[in-house]
Amino acid sequence: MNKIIIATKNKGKVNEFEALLAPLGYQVQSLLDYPDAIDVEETGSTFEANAILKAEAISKQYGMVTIADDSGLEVDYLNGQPGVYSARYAGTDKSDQANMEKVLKELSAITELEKRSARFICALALSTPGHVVQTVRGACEGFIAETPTGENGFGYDPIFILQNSNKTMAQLSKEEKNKVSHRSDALKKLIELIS
Ligand SMILES: O=c1[nH]c(=O)c2ncn([C@@H]3O[C@H](COP(=O)(O)OP(=O)(O)OP(=O)(O)O)[C@@H](O)[C@H]3O)c2[nH]1
Ligand SMILES: [Mg+2]
Repeated sequence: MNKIIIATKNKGKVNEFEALLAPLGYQVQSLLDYPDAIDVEETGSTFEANAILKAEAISKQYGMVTIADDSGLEVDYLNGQPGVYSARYAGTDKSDQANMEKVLKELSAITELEKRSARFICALALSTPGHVVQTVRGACEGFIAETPTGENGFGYDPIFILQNSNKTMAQLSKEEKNKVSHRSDALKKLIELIS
Protein backbone atom coordinates (compact mmCIF):
# COMPACT_ATOMS: atom_id res chain seq x y z
CA MET A 1 0.00 0.00 0.00
CA ASN A 2 2.40 2.67 -1.16
CA LYS A 3 0.25 5.08 -3.08
CA ILE A 4 -2.49 6.82 -1.11
CA ILE A 5 -5.05 9.37 -2.23
CA ILE A 6 -5.96 11.97 0.35
CA ALA A 7 -9.55 12.83 -0.57
CA THR A 8 -9.21 16.56 -0.06
CA LYS A 9 -8.87 19.74 -2.07
CA ASN A 10 -7.49 21.63 0.91
CA LYS A 11 -3.85 22.46 0.16
CA GLY A 12 -3.11 23.04 3.85
CA LYS A 13 -4.21 19.50 4.68
CA VAL A 14 -2.29 18.05 1.70
CA ASN A 15 0.97 19.68 2.83
CA GLU A 16 0.57 18.25 6.33
CA PHE A 17 -0.23 14.72 5.11
CA GLU A 18 2.74 14.83 2.74
CA ALA A 19 5.09 15.83 5.55
CA LEU A 20 3.71 13.10 7.82
CA LEU A 21 3.43 10.23 5.33
CA ALA A 22 6.34 10.71 2.89
CA PRO A 23 8.97 9.79 5.54
CA LEU A 24 7.08 6.51 6.07
CA GLY A 25 7.46 5.67 2.38
CA TYR A 26 3.96 6.58 1.18
CA GLN A 27 3.40 8.40 -2.08
CA VAL A 28 0.74 10.97 -1.32
CA GLN A 29 -1.71 12.20 -3.92
CA SER A 30 -4.72 14.44 -3.40
CA LEU A 31 -7.77 15.57 -5.31
CA LEU A 32 -5.61 18.43 -6.60
CA ASP A 33 -4.04 15.67 -8.77
CA TYR A 34 -7.49 14.37 -9.82
CA PRO A 35 -9.47 17.30 -11.26
CA ASP A 36 -12.29 14.95 -12.37
CA ALA A 37 -12.90 13.71 -8.81
CA ILE A 38 -16.54 13.78 -7.81
CA ASP A 39 -17.57 16.55 -5.46
CA VAL A 40 -18.80 14.81 -2.30
CA GLU A 41 -21.44 16.65 -0.30
CA GLU A 42 -20.67 16.72 3.43
CA THR A 43 -24.16 15.80 4.64
CA GLY A 44 -23.09 13.93 7.80
CA SER A 45 -23.71 15.22 11.30
CA THR A 46 -20.36 13.98 12.65
CA PHE A 47 -16.75 14.39 11.50
CA GLU A 48 -16.53 10.61 11.10
CA ALA A 49 -19.65 10.40 8.94
CA ASN A 50 -18.31 13.06 6.57
CA ALA A 51 -14.86 11.48 6.43
CA ILE A 52 -16.46 8.13 5.51
CA LEU A 53 -18.57 9.76 2.77
CA LYS A 54 -15.47 11.36 1.21
CA ALA A 55 -13.17 8.32 1.57
CA GLU A 56 -15.64 5.78 0.20
CA ALA A 57 -16.68 7.89 -2.79
CA ILE A 58 -13.10 8.53 -3.90
CA SER A 59 -11.74 5.02 -3.28
CA LYS A 60 -14.67 3.70 -5.31
CA GLN A 61 -14.10 6.20 -8.15
CA TYR A 62 -10.39 5.41 -8.51
CA GLY A 63 -10.14 1.89 -7.03
CA MET A 64 -7.38 3.10 -4.73
CA VAL A 65 -6.59 3.24 -1.03
CA THR A 66 -8.00 6.55 0.15
CA ILE A 67 -7.82 8.56 3.36
CA ALA A 68 -10.33 11.35 3.92
CA ASP A 69 -10.04 14.00 6.62
CA ASP A 70 -13.00 15.80 8.09
CA SER A 71 -11.95 18.28 10.70
CA GLY A 72 -12.92 21.43 12.47
CA LEU A 73 -13.00 23.60 15.54
CA GLU A 74 -15.23 23.02 18.59
CA VAL A 75 -15.66 26.06 20.85
CA ASP A 76 -17.08 25.22 24.28
CA TYR A 77 -18.81 28.57 24.82
CA LEU A 78 -20.55 28.06 21.45
CA ASN A 79 -21.72 24.57 22.44
CA GLY A 80 -19.25 22.90 20.09
CA GLN A 81 -19.85 25.15 17.09
CA PRO A 82 -18.61 25.61 14.37
CA GLY A 83 -17.95 21.84 14.51
CA VAL A 84 -18.74 20.03 11.26
CA TYR A 85 -19.69 23.41 9.80
CA SER A 86 -16.19 24.86 10.32
CA ALA A 87 -15.43 25.24 6.60
CA ARG A 88 -18.78 26.94 5.86
CA TYR A 89 -19.39 28.75 9.16
CA ALA A 90 -19.64 32.21 7.60
CA GLY A 91 -21.36 30.87 4.46
CA THR A 92 -20.46 28.44 1.69
CA ASP A 93 -18.73 31.12 -0.40
CA LYS A 94 -16.87 32.62 2.56
CA SER A 95 -13.17 32.48 3.45
CA ASP A 96 -11.01 31.35 6.39
CA GLN A 97 -10.83 35.04 7.26
CA ALA A 98 -14.63 35.40 7.41
CA ASN A 99 -14.93 32.20 9.47
CA MET A 100 -12.36 33.43 12.00
CA GLU A 101 -14.03 36.83 12.24
CA LYS A 102 -17.38 35.19 12.95
CA VAL A 103 -15.95 33.12 15.83
CA LEU A 104 -14.13 36.16 17.26
CA LYS A 105 -17.31 38.23 17.12
CA GLU A 106 -19.32 35.55 18.88
CA LEU A 107 -16.75 35.41 21.68
CA SER A 108 -16.22 39.17 21.92
CA ALA A 109 -17.96 39.47 25.31
CA ILE A 110 -15.80 36.72 26.86
CA THR A 111 -12.57 38.19 28.18
CA GLU A 112 -11.29 35.32 30.37
CA LEU A 113 -9.12 32.99 28.33
CA GLU A 114 -10.23 29.96 30.38
CA LYS A 115 -13.78 30.53 29.15
CA ARG A 116 -12.63 30.63 25.53
CA SER A 117 -11.63 26.95 25.55
CA ALA A 118 -11.78 25.02 22.28
CA ARG A 119 -10.33 22.08 20.46
CA PHE A 120 -9.49 21.03 16.95
CA ILE A 121 -10.89 17.66 15.94
CA CYS A 122 -9.75 15.53 13.02
CA ALA A 123 -11.56 12.37 11.92
CA LEU A 124 -9.80 10.23 9.35
CA ALA A 125 -11.48 7.50 7.34
CA LEU A 126 -9.43 4.89 5.50
CA SER A 127 -11.20 3.20 2.62
CA THR A 128 -9.55 0.30 0.82
CA PRO A 129 -11.48 -1.19 -2.11
CA GLY A 130 -13.18 -4.39 -0.94
CA HIS A 131 -12.61 -3.70 2.76
CA VAL A 132 -14.68 -2.20 5.56
CA VAL A 133 -13.89 1.46 6.11
CA GLN A 134 -11.97 2.32 9.30
CA THR A 135 -12.03 5.60 11.23
CA VAL A 136 -9.94 7.25 13.92
CA ARG A 137 -10.19 10.60 15.72
CA GLY A 138 -7.51 13.02 16.90
CA ALA A 139 -7.83 16.15 19.00
CA CYS A 140 -5.79 19.16 20.05
CA GLU A 141 -6.87 21.31 23.02
CA GLY A 142 -6.53 25.07 23.31
CA PHE A 143 -8.18 28.47 23.60
CA ILE A 144 -9.47 31.08 21.17
CA ALA A 145 -7.28 34.20 21.04
CA GLU A 146 -8.79 37.69 20.93
CA THR A 147 -6.97 38.59 17.72
CA PRO A 148 -5.31 36.54 14.96
CA THR A 149 -1.52 36.05 15.28
CA GLY A 150 0.96 34.16 13.09
CA GLU A 151 1.41 33.45 9.41
CA ASN A 152 1.72 29.66 9.20
CA GLY A 153 -0.84 26.90 8.86
CA PHE A 154 -4.34 27.52 7.54
CA GLY A 155 -7.97 27.91 8.57
CA TYR A 156 -8.46 28.93 12.19
CA ASP A 157 -4.78 28.44 13.14
CA PRO A 158 -4.11 32.19 13.78
CA ILE A 159 -6.79 32.34 16.52
CA PHE A 160 -6.07 28.98 18.19
CA ILE A 161 -3.75 29.20 21.21
CA LEU A 162 -2.36 25.82 22.18
CA GLN A 163 -2.90 24.53 25.69
CA ASN A 164 0.22 24.97 27.87
CA SER A 165 1.65 27.45 25.38
CA ASN A 166 1.42 31.13 24.62
CA LYS A 167 1.60 30.59 20.87
CA THR A 168 -1.11 30.22 18.29
CA MET A 169 -1.03 27.26 15.93
CA ALA A 170 -0.09 29.73 13.15
CA GLN A 171 3.05 30.73 15.07
CA LEU A 172 4.36 27.16 14.98
CA SER A 173 6.62 25.92 12.21
CA LYS A 174 5.27 23.15 9.97
CA GLU A 175 7.32 20.61 11.92
CA GLU A 176 6.08 21.89 15.28
CA LYS A 177 2.42 21.83 14.20
CA ASN A 178 2.84 18.28 12.90
CA LYS A 179 4.04 17.14 16.33
CA VAL A 180 1.00 18.40 18.24
CA SER A 181 -1.90 18.74 15.82
CA HIS A 182 -5.23 16.93 15.81
CA ARG A 183 -4.30 15.67 12.33
CA SER A 184 -1.03 14.07 13.41
CA ASP A 185 -2.77 12.64 16.52
CA ALA A 186 -5.36 10.97 14.27
CA LEU A 187 -2.81 9.85 11.69
CA LYS A 188 -0.65 8.15 14.34
CA LYS A 189 -3.71 6.15 15.39
CA LEU A 190 -4.50 5.23 11.80
CA ILE A 191 -0.95 4.08 11.11
CA GLU A 192 -1.04 1.91 14.24
CA LEU A 193 -4.29 0.41 13.01
CA ILE A 194 -2.89 -0.58 9.62
CA SER A 195 0.66 -1.61 10.50
O1 LIG B 1 -6.84 26.29 11.76
C1 LIG B 1 -7.06 25.17 11.34
N1 LIG B 1 -6.08 24.24 11.42
C2 LIG B 1 -6.23 22.98 11.06
O2 LIG B 1 -5.32 22.17 11.15
C3 LIG B 1 -7.50 22.65 10.55
N2 LIG B 1 -8.01 21.53 10.11
C4 LIG B 1 -9.25 21.83 9.70
N3 LIG B 1 -9.52 23.13 9.89
C5 LIG B 1 -10.71 23.87 9.52
O3 LIG B 1 -11.84 23.04 9.63
C6 LIG B 1 -12.57 23.02 8.42
C7 LIG B 1 -12.40 21.69 7.78
O4 LIG B 1 -13.46 21.40 6.91
P1 LIG B 1 -13.36 20.11 6.01
O5 LIG B 1 -12.83 18.98 6.84
O6 LIG B 1 -14.62 19.91 5.29
O7 LIG B 1 -12.17 20.50 4.99
P2 LIG B 1 -12.20 21.36 3.65
O8 LIG B 1 -13.61 21.63 3.22
O9 LIG B 1 -11.31 22.52 3.84
O10 LIG B 1 -11.49 20.38 2.62
P3 LIG B 1 -11.97 18.89 2.17
O11 LIG B 1 -11.02 17.95 2.83
O12 LIG B 1 -13.39 18.70 2.63
O13 LIG B 1 -11.83 18.89 0.68
C8 LIG B 1 -12.00 24.15 7.56
O14 LIG B 1 -12.65 25.36 7.86
C9 LIG B 1 -10.57 24.22 8.04
O15 LIG B 1 -10.05 25.49 7.84
C10 LIG B 1 -8.46 23.65 10.42
N4 LIG B 1 -8.25 24.91 10.81
MG1 LIG C 1 -14.96 20.07 3.18
